Order: sequence, then C-alpha cells, then structure tokens
Amino acid sequence: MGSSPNSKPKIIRGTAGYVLEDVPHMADYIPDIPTYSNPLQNNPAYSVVKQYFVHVDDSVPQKIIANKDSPRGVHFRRAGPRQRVYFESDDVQAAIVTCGGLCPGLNTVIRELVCALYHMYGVKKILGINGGYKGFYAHNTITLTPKSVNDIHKRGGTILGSSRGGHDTTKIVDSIQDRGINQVFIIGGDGTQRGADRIFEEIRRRRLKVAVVGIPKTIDNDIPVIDKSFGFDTAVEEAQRAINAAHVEAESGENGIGVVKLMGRYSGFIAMYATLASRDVDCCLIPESPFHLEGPGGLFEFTEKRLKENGHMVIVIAEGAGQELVSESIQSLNKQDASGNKLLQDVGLWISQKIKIEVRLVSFLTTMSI
Ligand SMILES: Nc1ncnc2c1ncn2[C@@H]1O[C@H](COP(=O)(O)OP(=O)(O)O)[C@@H](O)[C@H]1O
Ligand SMILES: O=P(O)(O)OC[C@H]1O[C@](O)(COP(=O)(O)O)[C@@H](O)[C@@H]1O
Repeated sequence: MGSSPNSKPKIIRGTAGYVLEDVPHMADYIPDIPTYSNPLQNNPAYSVVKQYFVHVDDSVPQKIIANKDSPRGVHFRRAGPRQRVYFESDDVQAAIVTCGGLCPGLNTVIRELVCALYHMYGVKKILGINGGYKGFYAHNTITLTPKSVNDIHKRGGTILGSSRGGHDTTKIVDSIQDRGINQVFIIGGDGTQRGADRIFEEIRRRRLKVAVVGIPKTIDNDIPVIDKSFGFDTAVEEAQRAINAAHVEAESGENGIGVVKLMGRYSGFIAMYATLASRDVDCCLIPESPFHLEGPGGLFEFTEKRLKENGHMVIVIAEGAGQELVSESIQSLNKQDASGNKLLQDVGLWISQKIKIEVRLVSFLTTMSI
C-alpha cells in the first residue's frame, strides 16, 4: 500500500501510555449530531448473537507482543457494527467508486456492499460511480441494486470501471453535494486512500454531513493489522500456476531455468507465499531483501550450484526486487504513471538476460510473468 494519507492522524491518549490513532468522523465537526438505533437490532439474525455489536471504545493494538513494563502503545479504532448509527435508512444516498489498480475480488466487495446496505441497513438508494475519481464529474452513474449486482462476483475487474489520475477534489465534492450523496464508499489502494483523505478534508471544510469510507484494496497484502486483504489468495493461486508451468519447462531439458516475475512493487508477500506453497522454487527474490549477482553468495554462484546439484532451477522474482541493480545497469527512465507512481524496469527480463550471459551451464531459460 505504500505511504499513509495526507492529513494528521487524530490522536487520543489514555492511561499507561495508551495511544489511539483514531479515524476522523463527522461528529468531530457537526455538533450534537443525532444518532439512531442500528436497523440490525431489529433483525433476529444479528440481534440474538451476543457481542455482535462493536463497543464504541473498542480498539485493536498495533503490536500483539508486549513487555510487562512497556507502555500500552498504539491502537486503532475497531471496525464493525455499532448499536447507534448516524443516518436513518431512508435518508441515505450511498455511492460506490473503485479507483486505481485492479485486484481480484473488487466486484465481490461491490456486491456485498450493495447487499449489506440494502438488506441489512434498509438503504435503497445506491449509486455506482463510473470510471474512478474522475467519474464523479466526467461520467454517468449507475443505479445499483441487489438484483443488478447478483452475478458480478463471477467476473474479474470492476463493473464500475477504474482510472488513474483525474483527482479534482473540488469537482468531486461539488458532485457529491449536487447529487445529494451522503455516504461515499471508496475502494482502492494507497493512492485512492490519499484521495479519499482529501475528499474528507474538503467535506469537513464545507461541514457536510457526508460519511467517507475508505475500503483498502491491495493485491500485495501489505497492510498491517488486518489479517488478509481481498484478492491476495487469488493472486497467490495464480502465481502458483505460473510457477508450476515454469517448473515443468525447466525440468524438461538439461540445465533449464524457469524465471517467474510476480507482482510486488514494494512487498514480496505474493512471491513468498506462492514460493512456500509450491515447493518447486529454488530462489525467491523480494524487494525487502537485497541481493547481489556476482561473487560469493551471489545469484550467479547459487544458480550454478543448483544446476550442478539438480539439473534445473526455478527463480521467483517480485517486480520490485533488485530495482537498484537494474537501474545501475540500464539507464533509469524515471517515468511515472498518471497517478504519480514510479514505473519500474522489467526485472524479469533483465535477470533472465543476465543469467543467460553469466551462467555458462544454462542450456535454456524460460521467463513468465503475472
Ligand atoms: N496524493 C493524492 N491526492 C489525491 N488523489 C490521489 C493521490 N494519489 C493518488 N490519487 C488518486 O487516486 C487514484 C488511484 O491512485 P493510484 O495510485 O493510481 O492507484 P491505487 O489506489 O491502486 O494506489 C487516482 O485517481 C489518483 O489520481
Ligand atoms: O502495473 P501497475 O498497474 O502499475 O500495477 C502493478 C503494481 O501494483 C501492485 O499490484 C500493487 O497494487 P495494490 O497494492 O494497490 O493492489 C504491485 O504489486 C505491482 O507491482
């Protein structure tokens, strides 16, 4: 997910070094904001479950390891349904938008949001914003109902479309106001969440009763505290298919090497989990762990050793691994995409070329990427 959003965190301190890094809320700037009973309290499926509702003061510690004498440390607000809510169902005009990079499961999240709003909270007015942030002011909206989203989880991508760039905060908030939207669900990665933060700041400045909800999307699973981000399992499964294919190719000939480049701009979770699950990988290179090519302990030496021992080899490399080495040998282009993300060099092709040139034992080499 990369770095954190723009605005300063809302810090609340308690006894024994307890720190709550809280999320900003409409109640911070709307005095005496009314609350209502959560519609789930009238639903026997939820109300019978003891402790179904999250207590307003519940928080989750950042670190689970504690020392006897250390301060209680940083905590985050615990998510989940509360007994009191800030909107009456009939007054809600919800909007859902997907922005930035794609990830498996986006349609499932849209579907479940629509169904939960509609069936659990009785919200009947739900709009889909077409084409990411710029869709607020440059595209049409789609009416979303449980019926219209019924089968979308079986499709890849996002039915709402997505885009990079095009974040004009003023125009977005104007559009939110004009359309009478009062709950905005924003699904996306770190760039998207920075954008959501700007939208909330503008909404706060205008003192609007609009809830902004950021739903973190990262195929890389690099979000602390949460157990797993949606789409990660699918990415690991698909990665294993590529590893399997590379392994079949590598062992089919003498001294064959399969190089698999996987997603992971700044983190190697997909590469590591796929490697651990497949058991066919000899070497896994990730951005968190620097490596070198030549000399003792280098990749070339290890490759020669594995070929001598085993006659074939599979290397998995995450997209962001060894970027400093690539930049040293290829003129760095320093280009960015429309959202300002750095465009990386193709480490898969680069490492394959290097091995072909430097490791004499290699008879053939296949490169794949997902
Ligand atoms: N600092 C920022 N402030 C406002 N909007 C941003 C910022 N960074 C990114 N965005 C917007 O968020 C959207 C998604 O960002 P991007 O980096 O492409 O994807 P992701 O959310 O997957 O990281 C784009 O429309 C982009 O313009
Ligand atoms: O090629 P693109 O669209 O820039 O995206 C590729 C990069 O985005 C990522 O998938 C991360 O994006 P998210 O964490 O937002 O899902 C990286 O693993 C990958 O390197």
